[in-house]
Amino acid sequence: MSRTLNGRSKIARLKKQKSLRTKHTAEENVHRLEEAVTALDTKTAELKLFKDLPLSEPTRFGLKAGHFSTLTDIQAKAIPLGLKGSDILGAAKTGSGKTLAFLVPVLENLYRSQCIGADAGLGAMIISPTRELAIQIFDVLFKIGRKGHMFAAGLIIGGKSVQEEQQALARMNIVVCTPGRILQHLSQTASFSIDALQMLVLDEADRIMDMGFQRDVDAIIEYLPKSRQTLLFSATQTKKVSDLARLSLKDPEYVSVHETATSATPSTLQQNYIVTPLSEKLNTLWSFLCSSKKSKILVFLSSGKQVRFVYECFRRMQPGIPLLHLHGRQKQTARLDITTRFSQAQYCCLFATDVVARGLDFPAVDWVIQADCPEDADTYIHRVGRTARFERDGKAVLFLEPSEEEGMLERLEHKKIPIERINVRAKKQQDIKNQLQNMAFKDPQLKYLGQKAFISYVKSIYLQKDKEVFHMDDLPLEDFAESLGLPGAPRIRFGKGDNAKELKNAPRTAVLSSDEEGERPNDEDDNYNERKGSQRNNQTVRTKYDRMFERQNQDVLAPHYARVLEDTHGEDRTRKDEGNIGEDDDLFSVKRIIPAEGTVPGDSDKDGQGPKKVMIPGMKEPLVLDSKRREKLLRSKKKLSKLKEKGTKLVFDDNGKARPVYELEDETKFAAKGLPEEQRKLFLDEEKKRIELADLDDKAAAKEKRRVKKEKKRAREQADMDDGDGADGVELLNPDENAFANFLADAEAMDEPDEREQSAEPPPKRRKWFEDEPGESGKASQKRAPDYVQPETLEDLEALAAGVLE
Ligand SMILES: Nc1ncnc2c1ncn2[C@@H]1O[C@H](COP(=O)(O)OP(=O)(O)OP(=O)(O)O)[C@@H](O)[C@H]1O
Repeated sequence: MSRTLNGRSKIARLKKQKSLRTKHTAEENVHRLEEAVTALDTKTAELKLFKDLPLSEPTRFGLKAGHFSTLTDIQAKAIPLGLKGSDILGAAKTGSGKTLAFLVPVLENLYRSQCIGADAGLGAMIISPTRELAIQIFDVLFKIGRKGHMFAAGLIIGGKSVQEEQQALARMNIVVCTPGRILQHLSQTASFSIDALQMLVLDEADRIMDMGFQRDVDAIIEYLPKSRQTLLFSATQTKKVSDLARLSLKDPEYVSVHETATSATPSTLQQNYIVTPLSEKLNTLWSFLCSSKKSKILVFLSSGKQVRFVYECFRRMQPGIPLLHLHGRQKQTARLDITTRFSQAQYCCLFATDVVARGLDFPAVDWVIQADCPEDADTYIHRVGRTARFERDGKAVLFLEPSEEEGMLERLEHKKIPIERINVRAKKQQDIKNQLQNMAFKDPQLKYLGQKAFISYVKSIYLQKDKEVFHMDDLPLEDFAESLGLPGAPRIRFGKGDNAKELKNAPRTAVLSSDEEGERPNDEDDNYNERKGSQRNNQTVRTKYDRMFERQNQDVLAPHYARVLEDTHGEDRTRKDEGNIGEDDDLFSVKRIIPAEGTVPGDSDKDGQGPKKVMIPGMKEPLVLDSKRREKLLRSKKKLSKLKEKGTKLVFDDNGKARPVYELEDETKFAAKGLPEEQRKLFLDEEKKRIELADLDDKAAAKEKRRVKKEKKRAREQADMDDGDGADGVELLNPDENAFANFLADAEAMDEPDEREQSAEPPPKRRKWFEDEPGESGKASQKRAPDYVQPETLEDLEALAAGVLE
């Protein structure tokens, strides 16, 4: 007993000694680093490699594991300043490595101040304008910090329960977040203390500081300690004095690798534009996709409605390249899934809004197509920046409406963007208008999407701030509506929310996405316009009734035609109809012929009495089984049904007499009514009226549906509020009770990474997002913690948010 006690106390003593030793070593390391950083001369130092910088061992290790050895220009300039604690305004081209330029100083400065563990509190806050970008930043942080560093880092971007995030926040040292969600916690979470905050980073700072996030950012700043280091980064960063004042930056260093450059975009990027009228845009886009099937393409459109409509139409038309679509109104899980799928795809086309315009590092994008003109040159720069990243090649094409050409080119020139005009090869241009019209006619939902897409596009133009580029009055709206397959241009009502002040302050996308009500067509006005449109369109569109006539003729011909074909080209027809069934040496053969009612007995080949005949109900003649192909017919109900007599559809007249649905009129009576052309016109006019009425019904039904949906939504929200769970306002993820249990990093464990790894459950192996790391071999790689993984599911996200950097 006493020996056991002795043993225990010995272990405890050894542990304590080890812990003291570790603490001592850490202090020594920190001291050495402090001296090295102080000695670093940011003006004269020639820095080329990460190893030239005074960095801690864990950071060095993480960078090496991520295969980062050479510094990019922005990194060479910004990291030393960041290490020395300066406030920074960083500007560098897209894909030039700005993420590491702020993450390395974050890790190092917190390491040197030993802001580690739950007691240390939150040391750094990194704000991103979108969830996708926040996840990506977190991924890079995880990648370079996972070995050795003991910070607790987390993602706060919504999409999970507030309560769960609250618990996690209390233990975090580094948080990567979106403005809205972090503000919610700052104002609601009592346990969330930010007194220890040393660093604030705004990625895509110009976007975060603009009107759309203005209120949130100003409110966040109010909560933060005044003495802190602030880093602002963007490809389109400016020295806007008002922003600097709002963020209370102290003598900020402006680190720009733009000013000396001849262009604001990467030199490996080939940039072109085409001038295409609005009504030709979808034709051009479709033709482009059909001729670029072996590419990875990102297509930008101005609103989520546009994205949905184009995606739904093109999906049905099957261009021969996988299609994806992404916009801000999709659920977080879907968005994550889509970005992952696009990242991993070799050939794919993603239709997206500006939600992916900034910061996202999709690997190997060949083309960026801006099918809708960007709102300004900055947005242009960010969009095209999704290709030609980090010294890779890429191509970008901007579609300009003739009225936008002059103004937009001026804006691009002003920003030093080299762009050249190209033309669409007329031979390759396809016209899909008729197909779209047919699809919209058959599918009311598609038509509805088309109307919404039309309205949201027109609204986006109306809301554009730069009236020298966007001229709403010059747009050929009727033709545009027709090109979307609509029977006319829906009339748009600009609601009360569209007053000048709101328009000025709200970002275009925000207004569009939140303006669900305003985007709905005004029924009365719609009808007027659609009537006008349908009058014009009916000359080209095949109506439902046209098709009905065609169908009737087919019916008349069908039985006779079938018999003629059977007698003459029987073999050919059967082969064609049967697809993969047909040859004698087929995989399948008839197992059992179900003797149909009235089977003609005998007469089989075996008897030497000729082929077998089977009586099929519904067929006048017995089916002669003179070949295996014929026998196989018996297995397919669908094919048999073609041989059967068609029933005749009858209607009852006022006297209760059954008549065929369509009857041929007596020729003399027909002639007496007037010239066939006049009658045709008359008929079309009548049918037009019927279509308009049907349209009215469609709209009323859609309106009612919307109303019911809205009511349901309201009821749900009410119920949520009654439950006292209304604060979140987003979809709740499956909370994992223990997700944050490991948040606290035991400082002692720094010396024992292997023990920690063994005790942790090995996470499942998943594919990587950003780049293919060459497989490592040897013992070291076998022992290593599992590689950085891209979150693919909600659980992955959970795991990442719980990320202890070890
Ligand atoms: N020093 C480096 N060595 C090698 N690759 C690097 C280095 N720094 C960054 N990269 C790679 O370059 C790519 C672009 O980096 P990053 O996303 O940080 O660019 P960015 O400047 O933030 O772009 P954007 O302006 O679009 O946000 C990433 O794939 C990243 O892994």
